[in-house]
Amino acid sequence: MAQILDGKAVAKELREKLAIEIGESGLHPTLAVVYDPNDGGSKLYVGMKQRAAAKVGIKTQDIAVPAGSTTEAVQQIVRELNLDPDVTGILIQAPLPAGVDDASIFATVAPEKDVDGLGVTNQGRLFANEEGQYPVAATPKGVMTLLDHYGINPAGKQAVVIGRSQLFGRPMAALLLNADATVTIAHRYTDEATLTTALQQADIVAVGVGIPGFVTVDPIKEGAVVVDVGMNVVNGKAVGDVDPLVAEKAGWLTPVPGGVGPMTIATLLESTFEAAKEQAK
Ligand SMILES: Nc1nc(=O)c2c([nH]1)NC[C@@H]1CN(c3ccc(C(=O)N[C@@H](CCC(=O)O)C(=O)O)cc3)C=[N+]21
Repeated sequence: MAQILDGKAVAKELREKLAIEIGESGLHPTLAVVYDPNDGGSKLYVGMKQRAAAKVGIKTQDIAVPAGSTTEAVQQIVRELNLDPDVTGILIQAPLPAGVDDASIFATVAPEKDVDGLGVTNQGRLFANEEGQYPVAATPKGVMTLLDHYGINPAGKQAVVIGRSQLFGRPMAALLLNADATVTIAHRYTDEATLTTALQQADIVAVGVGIPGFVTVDPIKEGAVVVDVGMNVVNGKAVGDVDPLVAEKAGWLTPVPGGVGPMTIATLLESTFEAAKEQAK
């Protein structure tokens, strides 16, 4: 039976540490959250992020993007936030309304305020494994913090990442590669036989495709570390992308809820504080 990678508990620890550090810093980190108020998921997650921010001493600004906005109009909003001295961090909650190109908006955020690391400058730094302090997307960064907490070192391991989004798959693969894993990236055009073969070898599996039960128990290697980034709602309940039977074969597993989700939020707060500290230098 798999041991639980308890994201809820590790996230709580991280938030408590942050609350103390932010209080002692004398800084006033302020996060502007740009989102689509008509997207049910975004409304829920943005509310969770704002409540968590308030508890650790991070102020938030709520910037709802109206339906029918153009990419150019949202870029203009972001440029103003880039120049606003009161704003130390900018989060672009994906997806923005139809007709707005998310990637163009990510790319408009000033690199020093890009707390989710989704702009090309910070993604490039990550891909180049540049040294020093720069923000990295909260979900994959939180996964690395969680693995580290349980003493799981990716070096020399075989890792399979399923998904190739800017939010998860690409930065997850880069982080695992930077941690010296051998990384395979699978996605919607990967044929099933190739994926099965890769999973049979994988010591670490990280999946975020938005399909309940996508990863089944069969191809999973005995004792593997399985990270479930899926966030689906089935019959009003949060479920991941991993079939619950995987728990019988995996060595470690992140639950949904209570795994990667809380780590994402705590990591966003961590990155927001880091950005404020860098700007105060
Ligand atoms: N720029 C950007 N960065 C993101 O990090 C980002 C985003 N856009 N767009 C949407 C996704 C989704 N996301 C979640 C974060 C926390 C939970 C979370 O904490 N979930 C709870 C369960 C919540 C429930 O009960 O529904 C849990 O897993 O325990 C879920 C989903 C961040 N995202």
